[in-house]
Amino acid sequence: MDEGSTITTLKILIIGESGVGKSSLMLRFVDDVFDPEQAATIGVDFRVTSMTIDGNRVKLAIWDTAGQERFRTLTPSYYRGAQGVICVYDVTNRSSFEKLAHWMTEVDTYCTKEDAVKMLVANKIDMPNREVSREEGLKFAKRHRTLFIEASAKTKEGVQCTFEELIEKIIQTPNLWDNERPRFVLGQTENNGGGSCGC
Ligand SMILES: Nc1nc2c(ncn2[C@@H]2O[C@H](COP(=O)(O)OP(=O)(O)OP(=O)(O)O)[C@@H](O)[C@H]2O)c(=O)[nH]1
Repeated sequence: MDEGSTITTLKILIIGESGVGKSSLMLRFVDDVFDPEQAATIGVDFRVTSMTIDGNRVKLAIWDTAGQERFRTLTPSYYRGAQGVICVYDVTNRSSFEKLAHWMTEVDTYCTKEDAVKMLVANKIDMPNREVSREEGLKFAKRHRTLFIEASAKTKEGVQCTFEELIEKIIQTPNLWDNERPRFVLGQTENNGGGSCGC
């Protein structure tokens, strides 16, 4: 099937405390792999992939940042130009949830695109020792006007949806991306009720 040419390249940033599963989510999404002994990220990791949303092909540059403070000296440059920010916490680690306000402040401070779309991801829902309920996550997301999803990089649950919902919202915000191509029509696929990812 001809999926047409790429309409834009989007910069997506993944942030959150160390060990919450940022790299694991990115690697599950890009390579469909999971490493139970995933090494901590040093500085920043970077992957390019592409996906088709509503019949439109977009290229994604995914920046996986290190959660450890000592690697975050280049923080402002990570945020520059990002159209989407995925903020991750670990549902089995309450302190990673309590640090979310700090991460939101960072987003507000350093994001250069005012309308950048934020997605809150509650990761590791496959684990039994949960310390943060879904309701708490939802409440935080509402208060900070972010999208919200519960996920597991291990079992794949919610991972595809995380990226699909985020990219769909970005595409629906034309201010955010290069719209030099006026012939591009939003939602050009038919019969899919406006392109919901079915999450
Ligand atoms: N059970 C379970 N373990 C996970 C999940 N996601 C990540 N992990 C594990 O949690 C640990 C940390 O994962 P990383 O992906 O390295 O976390 P990170 O947020 O990138 O960490 P930094 O690079 O230090 O910022 C690894 O041992 C992963 O295998 C998940 O959904 N379920």
